[in-house]
Amino acid sequence: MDQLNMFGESGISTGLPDDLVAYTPQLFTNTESAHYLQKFIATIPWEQRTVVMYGKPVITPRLTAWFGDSGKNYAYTGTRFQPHPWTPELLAIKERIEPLAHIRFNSVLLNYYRDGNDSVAWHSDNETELGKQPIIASVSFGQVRKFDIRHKKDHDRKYAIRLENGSMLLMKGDLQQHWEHRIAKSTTPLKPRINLTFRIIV
Ligand SMILES: O=C(O)CCC(=O)C(=O)O
Ligand SMILES: [Fe+2]
Repeated sequence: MDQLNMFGESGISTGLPDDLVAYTPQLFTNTESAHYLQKFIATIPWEQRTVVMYGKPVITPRLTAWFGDSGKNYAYTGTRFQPHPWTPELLAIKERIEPLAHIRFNSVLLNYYRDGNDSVAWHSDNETELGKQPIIASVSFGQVRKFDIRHKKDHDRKYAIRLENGSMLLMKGDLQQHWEHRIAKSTTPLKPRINLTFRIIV
C-alpha cells in the first residue's frame, strides 16, 4: 500500500498518528503569505551553510537563516549558529502561532527552497538544546512541498503531508525521537518556498 498516494482532503496521508503532528491550513491569508514570501526572500540575510553529515562536509541544498533571542545559539549537525535579532515580521508570525502551540518560542530557523533542486535530507531535530519531545511549529509560505515522515527503525512506516501556502504544522510527541523527516528534491519545476521552524532552545 503506497501511503504517499493516499492524501485525504487535508493533504495528510491516512493513518499518520495525530499525537505526532497537528496541521493547520490557511493560518495566514493568501495576501499575508505573498507579502511574507516576497519580504523574506528580499530582506533575510540568507546563507548557504556547510554542515558535517556522517563525518563529511556537505553544502546544504537550500538557504538558511537563524533568528532568536540573543544569547541562544543553536547547534545543527555539528555547526553552531548565532541568531540574528527578531524582526517585526518574525515577531508578528510568532505571536500568531503561539496561541495554537500553547508555548512561547525563543528562536526560529528559516529555510529558503529556491526551486525543486533545493531540499532537506532525512533528519530529526533531536539536538539536546531542543529538549525531550520538543514542540516545533513549522510555517510555510509559497510553493507547496511534500513533507515526508518515516519511522527510524521501519522505513515502510511512512507518511506525507502537503505543506501548503500559509499553513502551520506542529511537530510534537515522539516525532523527533522515533521518526525522521525530509523535503525531497523534485524533478518538476517548482517555485520558491520559505519555511520557518519556531523552536525553544533551552
Ligand atoms: O522545510 C520544511 O518544511 C522542514 C524544515 C526542517 O525540517 C528543519 O528546518 O528542520
Ligand atoms: Fe527538521
